Parts: sequence; C-alpha cells; structure tokens
Amino acid sequence: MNISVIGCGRWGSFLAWYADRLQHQVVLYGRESSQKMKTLYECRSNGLVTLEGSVVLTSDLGAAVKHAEILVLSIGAQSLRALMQQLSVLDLNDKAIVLCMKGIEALTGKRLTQIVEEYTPKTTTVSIWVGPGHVQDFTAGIPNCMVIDSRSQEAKEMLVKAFSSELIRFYYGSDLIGNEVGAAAKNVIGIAAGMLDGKNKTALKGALMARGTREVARLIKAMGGNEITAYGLSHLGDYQATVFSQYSHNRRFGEAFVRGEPYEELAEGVATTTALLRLCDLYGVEMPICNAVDAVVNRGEDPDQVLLDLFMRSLKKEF
Ligand SMILES: NC(=O)C1=CN([C@@H]2O[C@H](COP(=O)(O)OP(=O)(O)OC[C@H]3O[C@@H](n4cnc5c(N)ncnc54)[C@H](OP(=O)(O)O)[C@@H]3O)[C@@H](O)[C@H]2O)C=CC1
Ligand SMILES: O=C(CO)COP(=O)(O)O
Repeated sequence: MNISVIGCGRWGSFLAWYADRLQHQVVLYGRESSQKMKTLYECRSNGLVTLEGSVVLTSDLGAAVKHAEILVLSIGAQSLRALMQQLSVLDLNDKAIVLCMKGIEALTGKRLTQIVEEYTPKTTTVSIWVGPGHVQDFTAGIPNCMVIDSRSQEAKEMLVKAFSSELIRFYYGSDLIGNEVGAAAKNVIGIAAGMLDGKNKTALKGALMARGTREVARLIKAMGGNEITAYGLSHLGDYQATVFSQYSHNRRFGEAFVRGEPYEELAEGVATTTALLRLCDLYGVEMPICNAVDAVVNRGEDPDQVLLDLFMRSLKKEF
C-alpha cells in the first residue's frame, strides 16, 4: 500500500523502515528545518535505523499526503494541532490516518483522535497504534505485541492486515478512550519510575505499577472507557518498555530530573501530566502519582518530601 509517515524522529523513522520491510511504498516526511531529516538525507541513517533506497524522503507535505492511502503521524503530541492545521488545507478525503503517538493535549485535555477529528472530513478514518516497543529492540529482531484501535472497524482490520508481521503481533483494541488515555499515561508512570531510579528507590517500582494502573483505570472509567484497558497493552503492557528499559526517554528524563542533570530527548509525560490533572479536575478523579510527578516536575517541589507525602496520605482499601 502507499504509506506516508509524517515525523522523522526516533519512532517515525522506525515506522518508515518497518513499513518498507513489509513491501509497502513508503514516503517519509520531515520538515525542511529538521536536523534529524538533514541527517537522513545525508546518511539515510540516524544511528537507530538505516533506510533502504526504496523509502522516499521528502520535505514536501503536500506530496507526502498525496501519495498516502495510509497517513502515519508520529510527532510530539503537543505539536499535533499545528500539524493538523497544515494538513487541513490538503485533500484528506478517504485517507486512513493512524496516530503513532502517545499524549494528551496539555492546554485542553483533549485526546489526540479528538484533535484530528476537528480538522478532517467525514471520509477520513482516524486510528491509533500504541503499545510497547523500542526501536533498538525491534531492530535487534525482538518481537512485541501492540494494539490498534479506532471507531472504524474497517480501518482497524485494514491496518492490522497492513502492518502485521513476525516482528509485531497486533491486537484489535475495543476502547479508544481507554487505549488513548492509557498510552499517554504510561509516560507519566515512566517519569515516576525514573525518579525512583534516580533516588535509588527502584524497589518501589512494583508498588508504582500496582497503584499506577489503579489510578489510570479510575480515570478511564470516569471518562466513559473500560477500566480493564489500563491492564492491557497500551498501558500496563508498555511498563517494561518505559518503567524498566534503558531506552525509555520518559524514565531517563525522570532519573535525570531528580539528579539535577539535563535531558534533551522528548519526554511526552511532562505535558501529559498537566493534561491528566486537567482531566482529573473535569471528571472528579484522584490521581496521586500523577499529582506527585506534577509537584516535582512542574512545581519544583522536593522529590523526597513528595514521596513522603504520598506515604502519609489517609489509609485506603487496595481495591
Ligand atoms: N512504541 C511506541 O508506540 C512508541 C511511540 N512513540 C511516540 O512517538 C511520538 C514521537 O516520538 P519520537 O519519535 O520518540 O520523538 P522525536 O523527538 O525523536 O521526533 C519527533 C519528530 O517530530 C517532528 N515534528 C514535531 N512537530 C512537527 C510538525 N509540526 N510537523 C512535522 N514534524 C514535526 C520533529 O521534527 P524536527 O526534527 O523538525 O524537530 C521530530 O523529528 C511520541 O508521541 C512518542 O510517544 C515513540 C516511541 C515508541
Ligand atoms: O512509548 C514508548 C515505548 O513503548 C517510548 O517512550 P519511552 O521512550 O519513554 O519508553
């Protein structure tokens, strides 16, 4: 199929590499100003993937959209609205848009599919492709399981068929709200995990997983999703990749932050923390771990004191 990937960073470049391996006709778009794209133009490699000559590189957004039956979007979540404004003047009729991104808009609390739908005609389908997976593991041949969800059953089936291989086994999602919120929220839990590592409190990660899934499940349920989705591939299933992996940008951000060290890579969980707290207010849900991450990262509070405060909260039933 004709596939265009918008976003030439770590994940977008991998998706182009992966789709090309599956014999699709692939175009990878990156902005003209992009240093990452410049490296790909020059070397066809970014140190993570090497792109075959069959992958067409372009900085012409119109050409990328025109080529696509499937339009894969993989950029930072907080930039999605700006990209959709650019895309909305192009012909998106009958395109299958798939969001390979994890986040919630910090300013509005909107899910990413909601943003896309504001800018697309009725004939465009919008889906998400989320779940665990690091480029370094996939390119080493280690397979993983991921999930595709959409309000369109037809789009889900088409995408699963187009992207399934021995490297990625897909499951059909059946809870778009839960999978979007779960995928975004795992990055916040990832930051918390990094903070524990940075404070030499790695032993607490089991409790973090148990309580993190509970608070995310509560929010998903309050938003009209299925709370069990928090225990599926998009959230709990992504914990190894983020709560434990050396490759996780969110975990590494949290670790660096509490050690007072700089960290340059995209950590989606920072903005997602703000977005989730907005949703907590809107839906009347308590998310103590998310609140703790916000206190440390966005309000400059002392991580040791914040952790102590978490422990001194009133006693509760586990479930
Ligand atoms: N398993 C999974 O499902 C994974 C999902 N992800 C998700 O993928 C998304 C991207 O992450 P990642 O690739 O690591 O991030 P990177 O920082 O590596 O890349 C982001 C890219 O987005 C581009 N970008 C930002 N705004 C725009 C715009 N308006 N138009 C075009 N391009 C734009 C940037 O371009 P420029 O170079 O010009 O700045 C950059 O190249 C995130 O939401 C992340 O959570 C990431 C890894 C794994
Ligand atoms: O979503 C991802 C892995 O599934 C990428 O985010 P991290 O780099 O924080 O793990």
